[in-house]
Amino acid sequence: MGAPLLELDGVTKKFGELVAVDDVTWGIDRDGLTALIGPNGAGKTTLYNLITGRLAPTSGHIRFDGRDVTNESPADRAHRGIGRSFQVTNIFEGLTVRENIRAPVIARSEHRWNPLGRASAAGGVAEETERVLDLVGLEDIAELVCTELSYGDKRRVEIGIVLATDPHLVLLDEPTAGMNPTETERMVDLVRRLDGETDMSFFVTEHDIDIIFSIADRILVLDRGRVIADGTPEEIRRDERVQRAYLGGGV
Ligand SMILES: Nc1ncnc2c1ncn2[C@@H]1O[C@H](COP(=O)(O)OP(=O)(O)OP(=O)(O)O)[C@@H](O)[C@H]1O
Repeated sequence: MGAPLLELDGVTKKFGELVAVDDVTWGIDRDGLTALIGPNGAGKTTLYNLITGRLAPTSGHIRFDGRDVTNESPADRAHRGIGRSFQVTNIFEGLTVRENIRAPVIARSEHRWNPLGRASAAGGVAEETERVLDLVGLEDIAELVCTELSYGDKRRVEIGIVLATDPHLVLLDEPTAGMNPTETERMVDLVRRLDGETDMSFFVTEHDIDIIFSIADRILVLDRGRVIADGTPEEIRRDERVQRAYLGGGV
């Protein structure tokens, strides 16, 4: 077990007077699923944007895989292995599911930092595309044009697109948002399976606290920009401060 995969060191983000993320020092290990929870306005989205590079911190440092990436662009961080799912917006609606997955596989195989990455080692773009389709359970609908898909399937394609970039860390922002109960169950099963079957690390926000407790190995709790707790689901359930700030004592 080396250094953590992701390390935040005194990371602060201010918007004018408002301190959205307040001196966060914290890390994510290799492998496993960490959930990020906290009341509205706690700073979750801001923290995501600081990790992916969409926002620059006011102070502090972010290291990924041992390297300081604080001043790197989102694209450079993505190439290093920080992947983020957006809510469907990355999909090319007019293309098939397979074409949507193939595009990032091609982009990765051509990237200067990864000319002989896993795609080439595995025998090429076609094989890697099929591996990702299989991993996300999209083989049966691979030939469908994305406009024909249900919302739940589009979200799964979105996750496939992220995985096709070969990330080490996957940030999932509300993976079940807007889903019906059947779609939610399938998504939770998928996330759980990906966590179990791959060596990627997952960092997930989710409003449904029951889902969080059922999938997380570890939970980070933010309140007004500060880390108020960090532990296993059991530890978080028992934490009085978390109950006061967030869970309302009813969990
Ligand atoms: N670009 C911005 N400019 C000014 N203030 C901002 C900006 N982005 C976020 N904030 C403020 O920073 C604080 C944290 O917001 P953030 O969106 O990170 O919280 P959150 O935990 O993701 O909330 P939610 O659960 O409601 O999505 C809030 O008070 C918000 O109003």
